[in-house]
Amino acid sequence: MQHWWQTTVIYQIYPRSFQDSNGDGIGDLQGIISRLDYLQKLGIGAIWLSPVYQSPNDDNGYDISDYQAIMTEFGNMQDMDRLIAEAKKRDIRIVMDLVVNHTSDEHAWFVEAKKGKDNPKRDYYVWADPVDGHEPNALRSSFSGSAWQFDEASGQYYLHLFSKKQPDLNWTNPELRQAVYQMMNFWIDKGIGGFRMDVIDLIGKIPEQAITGNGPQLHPYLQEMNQATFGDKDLLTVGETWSATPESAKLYSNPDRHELSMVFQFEAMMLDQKPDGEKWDLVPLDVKKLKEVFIKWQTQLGDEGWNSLFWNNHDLPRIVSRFGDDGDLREVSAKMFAIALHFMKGTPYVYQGEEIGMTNHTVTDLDQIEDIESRNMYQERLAAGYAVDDILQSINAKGRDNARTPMQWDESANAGFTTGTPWLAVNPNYPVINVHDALADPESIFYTYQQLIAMRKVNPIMVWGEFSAIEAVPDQVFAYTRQWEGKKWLVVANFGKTEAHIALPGYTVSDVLIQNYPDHAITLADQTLAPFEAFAVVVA
Ligand SMILES: OC[C@H]1O[C@H](OC[C@H]2O[C@H](OC[C@H]3O[C@H](O)[C@H](O)[C@@H](O)[C@@H]3O)[C@H](O)[C@@H](O)[C@@H]2O)[C@H](O)[C@@H](O)[C@@H]1O
Repeated sequence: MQHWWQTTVIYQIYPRSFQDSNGDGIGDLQGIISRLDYLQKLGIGAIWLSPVYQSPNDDNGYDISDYQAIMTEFGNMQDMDRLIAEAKKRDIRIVMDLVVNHTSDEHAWFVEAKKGKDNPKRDYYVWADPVDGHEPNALRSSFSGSAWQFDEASGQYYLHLFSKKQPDLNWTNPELRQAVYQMMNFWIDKGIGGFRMDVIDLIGKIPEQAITGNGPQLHPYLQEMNQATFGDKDLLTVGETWSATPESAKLYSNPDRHELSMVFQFEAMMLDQKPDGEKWDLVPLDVKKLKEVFIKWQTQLGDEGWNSLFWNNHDLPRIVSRFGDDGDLREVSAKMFAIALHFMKGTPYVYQGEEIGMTNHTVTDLDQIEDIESRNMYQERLAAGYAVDDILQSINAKGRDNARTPMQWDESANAGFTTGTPWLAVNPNYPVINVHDALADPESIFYTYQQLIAMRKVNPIMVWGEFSAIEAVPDQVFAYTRQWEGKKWLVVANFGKTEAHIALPGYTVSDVLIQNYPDHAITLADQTLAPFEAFAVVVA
C-alpha cells in the first residue's frame, strides 16, 4: 500500500521562532497561518509542528502541562483549528509533536502524583526509594546531572531523563497509557495529519536496571498505541529514536508490524562527536563514514521499513555551518546538501530556514544562551574545570539555539519576525539571508528546494527507485543511482570544500535534472567537480 507521506516533503516549524503576529517577540499560530501561502509555494505536503501545547517552557514546549490546551503565547484552540483548516485548504497536513515520555512537573497528573504515595496518579510517574541515602542509580539526564530528583515530602526520587521539570511517565501503568491514547484521539478527531513522537524509544525503559532506550515493552506499547489510535487511518507517524539501528528501524516501521510509518535515526548526526564522548566533544566529520551510514540505511531497510531523510531540526546545528560552508560557498553547499538528500529513498524533512540556507549564530557569553541543555552543560563543565572558551566552542558548534534563531523573512527590523523584542536574538546576517531576497532570485537556494519537492511529486523513481551506491569515486564524493521501470538517475555530490575528480565512463548523460553550478558541463567520463558541486542526471 502506498501512502501520502511517501510522496511528499515535510516542513518542520519551531513555532516560537517562525512568525510573531502580535509583537510580543514570540512566534504564534496566527503568524504561521499568515505564512501558509509561502509554504504552499515551496510545495510541502505537511508541517511537523513542534509543541504548541500549554507549557511553562522549561524546555520550550517539550515540557507539557496540558496536552489539550494551546500555549497562551501561541494563541488558543480556535487558532489551532483555523491553522488545521487553512493548511488543509492548501493541501498541507498538520503533524503534531507528541511528547509522552514525560510531562511538565506542572501537569495536573504530576501535581497530583506529588501529593503522596497513595495518590491515584502517583504511579503515572517513575518513583524510587533512595539507596544508601543517595540516588537509586547512576542514570544521567540528557540535560546534565543525575536523572533522579529527590522529593522531600515523600522521601522518594522521581525520574527525569531530561530536565527536573520534565518527570518521566510510567508506561508500565495501563491507565496512563489509556489516558495518552485518549489524548491522541482528541487530536486525531481534529483532522491532524499525524504525530512526530518525541524520544519514543525511551517509553519502554526499566530505570531500576538502567535500561532507557529499547526496553522490552517498547514495541508492544507501540502496537497497542497503533491499535487504540491511528491504526485504521492514513496518518504519518514518525518516532524520534536516537538508539535506532537498521534492524530496530524495521521493528518500528515494517507495515506488517502495525507500529509507526518511520523513525528519525541519528547515526549520521553523531559522526562529529567523539565515539566515547558527549555531543559536545567534537571531532571533524569523516565524509567516508557519512557515506557508509547513508548507504547502510538506504540498502538495509528494503521493503521492511521506510527512511526519513533530514539534515536539520530544532535540536541540531544548521547544516551549512556544520558540514558545509557558511561563508562564500554557502549557496552552493546548501544546494549540494539538498540535492544529495532529496534523491535518496525515504521522506525528506526540511527545517524552517533550511530552504534559504540559514546559518548558525555565534555566541560569546552565557547570557546570550537560552537553551536549557546548553546552559546546564555550561555550568556542569565549568564546575568540572573546563575552560570557558572550550565550552563556548562546543555550544557554538552543537548548541540548539543555533537552529532556533528567528526565521529571517526580510531585511526589515528583526528580519520581519516580530515588531517587538525577539525572545532569542535574530542572526545578524538577516539583511543578506532572508526569504524576501530568496524569492526574488531565481537562482536562490529556495528554488532548488522548490524544484526538488516538485520533482518528487511527479517522478515515482524518486520515491520508489532502487538505490545503488557508486563506489568508484573519491572519499569526499557521494554518488548513487536510482532505478525504476527501465529509467536510471545518477546523483553526484562533492562534500568537499576542494575540487574532486571523477571518472564514470560507464554512464552516458541523456538529461540534466538539477545542478548547483548551472554553467558546468556534465561529462561523467572525466570530470573535475568544483567545491560542493552536486547534480542529478538521467543516464543510459
Ligand atoms: O523532550 C525532551 C527533548 O526530546 C527531544 O530530543 C531529545 C534529545 O536528543 C539529543 O540527546 C540525546 C542524546 O542521544 C545520544 O545519547 C547521543 O549520543 C547524544 O549525542 C545525544 O545528545 C539531543 O542532544 C538533545 O538536544 C535532545 O534533547 C526533543 O527533540 C528535544 O527538543 C527535547 O528537548
